Amino acid sequence: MDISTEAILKFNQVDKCFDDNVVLKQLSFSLSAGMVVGLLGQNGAGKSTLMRAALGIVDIESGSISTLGEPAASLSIQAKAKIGYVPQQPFGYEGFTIASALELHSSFYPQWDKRLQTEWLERFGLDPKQQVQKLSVGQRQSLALIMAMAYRPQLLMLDEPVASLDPIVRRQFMGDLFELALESGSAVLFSSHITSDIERVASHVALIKRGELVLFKEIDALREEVSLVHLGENQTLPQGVKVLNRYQQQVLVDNENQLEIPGSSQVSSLNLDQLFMELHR
Ligand SMILES: Nc1ncnc2c1ncn2[C@@H]1O[C@H](COP(=O)(O)OP(=O)(O)OP(=O)(O)O)[C@@H](O)[C@H]1O
Repeated sequence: MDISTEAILKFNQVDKCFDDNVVLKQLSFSLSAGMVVGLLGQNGAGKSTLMRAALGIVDIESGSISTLGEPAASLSIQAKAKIGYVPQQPFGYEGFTIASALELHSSFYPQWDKRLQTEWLERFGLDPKQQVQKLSVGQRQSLALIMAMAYRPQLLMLDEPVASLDPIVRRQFMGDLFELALESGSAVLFSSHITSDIERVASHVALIKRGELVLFKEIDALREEVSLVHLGENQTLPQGVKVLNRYQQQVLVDNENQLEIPGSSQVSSLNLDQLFMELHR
């Protein structure tokens, strides 16, 4: 299948339970080339499960997931070789030096970009001679990122990739992530609790609340379309304005169609941090 015209990753009405715990509910969204999607949700909202389901590591109850044009549950080796994934708690390679770990890892990927590897080792301040088991958590995370990215995967999924990185490295990395996606025609899905990072580098944000996708929107449209409305007495919102959350007279709305909100209501625009707080009031 020619995936250049297809979504690189597509969730369609996905339901997932662990025993009685419903973790993903009717979840639908898709990523195409050049998209960098920041996934935001509380602890336990379902972000890691969603990524693992896209890799076929966990199965789903109903709905479908198409990853690089194939059913996620039965991905071919060829498709897997085009996916980069950094889980929350990366990996082994104990007993290896960074150089030997990279040598082994890169041997699985014919399109491995050695120049990118060298550049990123330098950027992350990693010494190839260092033993992997002696690395700090942040350094391990950096190495995991190089391993997932240096073959320029078509789909890159990063589960809180920068949580342990210091602000300088984090900022550089996030910028590079965006560039890489654009340059290579890849799609990136990354989860993060750092809303300012999502605002800075993502093209879209996907907001998940208890397994449900409550919002999927271009970052640039957020400020204009999502706002907090303080409704006056007896005032109602026009039909077509989607209510995301309600707390007494305060209503968090997605006004995608830019409909007129009643005259005396106070409407405030929100940044992503404020939006997240209002969503969980
Ligand atoms: N293997 C599993 N068996 C049973 N329950 C699980 C399993 N994996 C995840 N869960 C449950 O699924 C829910 C979603 O977990 P998930 O790890 O996807 O959340 P998350 O959004 O990534 O959270 P965090 O931000 O804390 O990483 C949680 O209630 C969790 O306890």
